[in-house]
Amino acid sequence: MTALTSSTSWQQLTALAEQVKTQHMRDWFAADPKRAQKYTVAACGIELDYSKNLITDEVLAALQSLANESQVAEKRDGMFAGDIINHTEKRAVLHTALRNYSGKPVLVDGQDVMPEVQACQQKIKDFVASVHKGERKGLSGKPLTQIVAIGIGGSFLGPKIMSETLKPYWFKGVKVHYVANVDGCHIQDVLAGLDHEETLVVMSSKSFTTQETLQNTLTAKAWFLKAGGTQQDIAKHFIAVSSNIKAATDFGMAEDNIFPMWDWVGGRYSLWSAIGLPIALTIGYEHYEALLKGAYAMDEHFQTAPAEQNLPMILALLGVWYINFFGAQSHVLLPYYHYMRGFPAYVQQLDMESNGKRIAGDSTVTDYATGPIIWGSEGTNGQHSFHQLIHQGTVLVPADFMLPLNVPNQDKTHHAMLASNCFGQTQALMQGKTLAECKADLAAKGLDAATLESLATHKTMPGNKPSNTLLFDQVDPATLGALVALYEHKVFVQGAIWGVNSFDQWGVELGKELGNQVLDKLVNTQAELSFDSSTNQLINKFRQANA
Ligand SMILES: O=P(O)(O)OC[C@H]1O[C@](O)(CO)[C@@H](O)[C@@H]1O
Repeated sequence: MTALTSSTSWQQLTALAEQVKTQHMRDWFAADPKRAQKYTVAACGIELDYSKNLITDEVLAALQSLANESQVAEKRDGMFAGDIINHTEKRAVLHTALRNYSGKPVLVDGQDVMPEVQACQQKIKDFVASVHKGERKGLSGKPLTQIVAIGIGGSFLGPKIMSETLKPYWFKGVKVHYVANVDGCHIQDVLAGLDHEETLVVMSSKSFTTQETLQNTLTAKAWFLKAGGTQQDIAKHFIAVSSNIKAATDFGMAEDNIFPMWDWVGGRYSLWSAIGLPIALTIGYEHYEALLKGAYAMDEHFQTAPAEQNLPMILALLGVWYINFFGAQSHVLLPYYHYMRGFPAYVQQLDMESNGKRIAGDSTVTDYATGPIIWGSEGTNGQHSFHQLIHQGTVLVPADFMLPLNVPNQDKTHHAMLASNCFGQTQALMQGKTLAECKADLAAKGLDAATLESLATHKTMPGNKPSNTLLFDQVDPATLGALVALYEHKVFVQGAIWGVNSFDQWGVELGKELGNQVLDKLVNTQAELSFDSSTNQLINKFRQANA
């Protein structure tokens, strides 16, 4: 047993889980008409109803003491203070400094980083204004209205998904096209419809070493030159965002065209840095700043709200409860808002690249589960696809439902239907439908006894399935900023309890290294193969098909 699993609160939670597994939320709601009110908290434009969870006051108290025993508050304060908490990369974790509106300094190695952060924000603001006003011109004097944003992972998901989500706030004069995959189809499709004279390429790569982004930018450069641009014109049409300034200049980026970021910003936490430039170009700097300020409000809430009122803490502890005491292996995100359809994919990287770890801080292998599989899609689409399993399957899938109460210019009928489905799904998951209720239903339909008997069993819904509902007045930039920061801090709290380093990602390296070795053999088709028989066979198949 490790320190965590032998801790008092862990033992208590293990016992409580056995008790709770014999109970049903239906009965708890019937017994306490104020249950919803009791388990609803709000902050930063987000209201969290977590009453449809397998929790009691005793369970919540034990979860909070688990957080205390794991020193979550101390670790949180250490992060905000710039402690080197990413110990395997010897880095501070300060994405919060990028949205620090407190006026207070943030020290890294004794240096206040805020002046640099603010200088970069000013550079972004000026740049966005110059493009939106048509002052930034291309080689032939045309304004730059088509933006190709090249990046992958955290240098793509944040910009793309936040921009999609804030569609009602789009600036009309520019269109941003995102390219991530090294599959040439992606960049070919994007470039095919563009005029190089009015196209700006934004290359985003924290490390400036990522194969896909380098290759896609080389392809964009070749397209630009083939279309008639010259080497001298490159500086008008290509800019970069990176923490690796040397590599960016070596690649041919003009120094002025490089927007810096810093190693204390993790890729999957970087949309608040210049990696967010495509967002600012899409919605304007003012709205982009509102996104940052929304996240700042959540940072303040996370640092100051008591545990029982603290949204990130509550979401995190509920997740630990199901993962470590109910064996849940995944968590589904269900935004009931078409523009938020990419949100599950955003949180997939945030959560799974952060807590998909098996080694605790003391370099021991954990004897408990850690990060869940994050998945999901927009509601109501999921209802006609995978909700069957969530309702009647054999695996427990805790769910987060999200809904804006108001959507500008939205048809009232459509919106009422959307909301009714969202609320109806959480109700069905909670209350289920008993065998007796199914039989009564079927009897009312006049079915014969034998059919009724068998069909009723298949129609029985166990219920007692946990869900959170997050309501927003509307999904404006500030609320979205707060929501993303909420999930960032949820991930932080869970990582702090599991004792894993949520800020490195060593597991992504081996596949890249081996991929490069394979690439060498695909390119040098005569080279001898010495991999395993399967990899050799696959390479030979590819060689033959491309001979
Ligand atoms: O911004 P970069 O350095 O190109 O990295 C892109 C992404 O690749 C990863 O390193 C994973 O391979 C992510 O952590 C990161 O967001």
